[in-house]
Amino acid sequence: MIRVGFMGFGQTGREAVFPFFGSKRVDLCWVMKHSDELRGLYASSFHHLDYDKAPIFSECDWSEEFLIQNPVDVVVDFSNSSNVCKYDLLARHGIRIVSAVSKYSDEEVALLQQLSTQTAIIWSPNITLGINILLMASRFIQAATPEADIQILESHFKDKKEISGTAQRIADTLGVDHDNIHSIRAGGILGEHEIIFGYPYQTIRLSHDTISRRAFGRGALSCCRWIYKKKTGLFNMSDMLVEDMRDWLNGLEIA
Ligand SMILES: NC(=O)C1=CN([C@@H]2O[C@H](COP(=O)(O)OP(=O)(O)OC[C@H]3O[C@@H](n4cnc5c(N)ncnc54)[C@H](OP(=O)(O)O)[C@@H]3O)[C@@H](O)[C@H]2O)C=CC1
Ligand SMILES: O=C(O)C1=N[C@H](C(=O)O)C[C@H](O)C1
Repeated sequence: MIRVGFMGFGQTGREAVFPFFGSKRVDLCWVMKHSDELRGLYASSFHHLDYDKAPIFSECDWSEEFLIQNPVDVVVDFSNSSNVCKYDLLARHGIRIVSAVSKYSDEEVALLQQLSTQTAIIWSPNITLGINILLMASRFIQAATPEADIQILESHFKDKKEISGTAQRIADTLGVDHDNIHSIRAGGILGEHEIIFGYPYQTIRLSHDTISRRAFGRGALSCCRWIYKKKTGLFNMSDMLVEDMRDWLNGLEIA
């Protein structure tokens, strides 16, 4: 079993833990949040499960001693970018890291790169399998039609302050100016992204909707299983998908 610790138990983390409870290969050992309001409760109780699993800790419990007493192989992070300050300790213990934090500063990315010489890290601003497949498809369309005008739409809940990290990743991947990102903030939209490829007489649209925050947990679970097998390096989900696809192609029987 792969032992997992989980950081961040807000509106996303609470739903994203759910797929971990059903896993046969991953054992969710603990959850950590910033405040101590839920300290002593179990993450399982938020999903009405009839067993106690994954005790909730608060940041005041965090120390090297904590890691020794509550050992894990992988830590998943759905908190915020400032939590990167804990990664040094994780790296020193060889604990793999799955970061779902949507946006890091250049300095924080440099720190991830530096720590990835000691442990393996996968970072994805959108950890759904769907958006990462969309990203691969968009590269294919762009390569086939480099003349396309590309615009990116992102819609999220009204309290989301920053521009979606996913939209920025899409823009960077396709070499598109960030001015071509258009943001909508309304009600409780979980996360919708659309890439529009415009041509003189036609349009191609690629879109992805998150219909449950559990989708983020499904993606994070896949990342845990994949990153556990790596020793060092900084990866993204395209690396994971390309490798999986290569294995799949190698397994095909060629007539
Ligand atoms: N990659 C992806 O696919 C996705 C990424 N995200 C990202 O995940 C992050 C969380 O989003 P969301 O759930 O909406 O935000 P919330 O504000 O609802 O939750 C943040 C959580 O992180 C906890 N937290 C904050 N600081 C620390 C810390 N230093 N150590 C441990 N826990 C900490 C908070 O604790 P407390 O509750 O005690 O305040 C809270 O539980 C954001 O960066 C968001 O952009 C979100 C969705 C998908
Ligand atoms: O804050 C969120 O919730 C989300 N953030 C993402 C981002 O900024 O790209 C990913 C997802 O769409 C949800």
